[in-house]
Amino acid sequence: MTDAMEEAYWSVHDGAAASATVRQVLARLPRITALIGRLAWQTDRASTVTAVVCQLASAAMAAFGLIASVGVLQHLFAQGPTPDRVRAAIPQILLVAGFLAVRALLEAAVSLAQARVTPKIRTALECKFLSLTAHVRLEAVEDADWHDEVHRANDRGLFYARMIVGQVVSLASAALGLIGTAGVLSILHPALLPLLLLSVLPVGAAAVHSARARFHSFKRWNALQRRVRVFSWLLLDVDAAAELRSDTAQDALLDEHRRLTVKIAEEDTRLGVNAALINLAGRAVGGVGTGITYAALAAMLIAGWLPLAAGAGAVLAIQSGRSSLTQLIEIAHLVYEHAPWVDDLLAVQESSRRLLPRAAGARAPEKVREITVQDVHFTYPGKDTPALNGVSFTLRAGETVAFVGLNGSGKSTCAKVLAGLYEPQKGSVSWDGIDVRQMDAKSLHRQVACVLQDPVRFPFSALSNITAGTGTLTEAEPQRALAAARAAGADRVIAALPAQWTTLLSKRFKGGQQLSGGQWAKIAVARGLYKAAPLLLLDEPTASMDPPSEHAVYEAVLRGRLRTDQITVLISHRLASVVDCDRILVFDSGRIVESGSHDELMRRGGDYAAMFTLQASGYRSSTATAEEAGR
Ligand SMILES: Nc1ncnc2c1ncn2[C@@H]1O[C@H](COP(=O)(O)OP(=O)(O)OP(=O)(O)O)[C@@H](O)[C@H]1O
Repeated sequence: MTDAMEEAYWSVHDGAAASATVRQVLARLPRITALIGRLAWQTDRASTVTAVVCQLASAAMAAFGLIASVGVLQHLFAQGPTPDRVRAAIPQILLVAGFLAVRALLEAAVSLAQARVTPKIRTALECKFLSLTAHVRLEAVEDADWHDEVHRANDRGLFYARMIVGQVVSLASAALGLIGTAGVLSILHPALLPLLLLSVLPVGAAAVHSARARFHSFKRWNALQRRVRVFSWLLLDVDAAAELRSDTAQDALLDEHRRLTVKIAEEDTRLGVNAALINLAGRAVGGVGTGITYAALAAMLIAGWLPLAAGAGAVLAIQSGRSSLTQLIEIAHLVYEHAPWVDDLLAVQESSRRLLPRAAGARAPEKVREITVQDVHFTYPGKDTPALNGVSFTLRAGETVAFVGLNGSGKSTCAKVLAGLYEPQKGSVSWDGIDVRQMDAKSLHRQVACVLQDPVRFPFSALSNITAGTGTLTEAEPQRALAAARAAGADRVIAALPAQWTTLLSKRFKGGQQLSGGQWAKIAVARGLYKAAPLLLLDEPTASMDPPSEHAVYEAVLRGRLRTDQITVLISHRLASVVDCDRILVFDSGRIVESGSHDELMRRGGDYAAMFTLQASGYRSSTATAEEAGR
């Protein structure tokens, strides 16, 4: 195992702030601030206005407080007995206290507004992101790059989007604090402004250095952290539990987990020591800067350019300016580091919009007489050989048609083209003469029920698992659900569950139940039947069922239809189950090489007959062997 193993897509933006110049960091800030401002405005205007107004007012209070402090100092440094000077300063002291109190209230108001707007921004971003990505076309979802981008945006983009809101608020607060300080100094004496620069620049340089070092380490630390999580997830995962125990692999995983956590701890320590050293260096350089500043200030006082109270006020202002600048640099780096992830999120949203299926056009008919597939070609992205290479056939209402053929011959792809999940690159699929490319994609999907090879196991109730195909988890037609479950053999599965239809089908939640593969298949077939769509596609629905259940499902699908005008397409490798289909299409290398009823194809003596005879001979020879053994 190598620690250099980094997930390519996962860490693309990590450490961006480690190599960024100050200029690059500064250049990014206005855009991201505007973006967060826009999002905040869209989600909660009142809170956004409150945050902005209170923040400006708070910065003004800080500046007024500084000026009032100079007033206090003027009284304290005046001629006369100390009690008189203190008494004279009391109104100014109260003023300072008043400004500080109002500032504290305003800061609390900013925090409250931020607390209201941040979750809203996150919720809005997350909902928008999921509603766009959940609808993009299937080809996009199957594209590996797209998959990486979406997961990165989901995990990191959304996470950093939430953090960046608070960071932008703190950034604004630090920037306003610095502006306020500069304003106060220029009121005291314009020559104090360069002094502020002299004092804060070394501190700023140290902060830039320290932030860079931290982000440099972050990339490595983060990669290790993610690997640690993979190990802890494997050690705790219920699906891996049986295999881990039978392989006695836990200790090996624990060793690797321990090794990585020790490395992370070392990295943490190294980072802490490094930060402390950089800080020390920064303070040393800053100390020199401060020394020069104070010397210059002293010279101004001696020369009589500045009254003593204003000089003392300048010291206070310079200190406040230094702390604002350090905060500004720290947060600017954080924002710079996190902004690319937020950009990523928004870019994925934008590209998702372009990948949505058609949302306009004719509605797919609720009853279809004929589906015509005409010379359809389809090649998967990145593949040289076509999965479908000129496929033509017609399906008529009430027919049951089987797709058979070797692995990879194009059966499932053809089913997905029929379902409107893929668009043919050449040729056409039309429903009663209307090309599906002219149809609203959603309306087409509503008229097709698919039971695919590996059906989804929804962690919902048994009933919701059956109604999910109609786009609802909360509404059901009980009689229809019962009929579908009966036809698929799922009724007995459900009857045996502790809370029958309302039993949660997931062991991950309290009270949840685990079904076997075959039982899940029955639920999936029931889901397909419940939809009662004019086109039903069954892609090896019974592969994991026991022989009686398989027989029962085929009986139901072929004879006990819930809709007599339904077109049923059945993909199966068990040829005994397709014997009764009205027509059998034999696929080979993306083409249909034979077509006809079972009897016609057997008489023809082609590929189908050869496959059927081979399977049948397997059963016969085992029967013969069993009989011989019995004799
Ligand atoms: N999502 C995909 N991306 C890229 N290529 C794919 C994808 N799905 C299938 N293919 C390829 O397309 C070809 C046809 O596959 P398809 O799944 O349609 O065959 P099939 O006849 O259903 O096979 P099986 O009997 O094994 O289910 C195969 O070469 C397969 O590797």
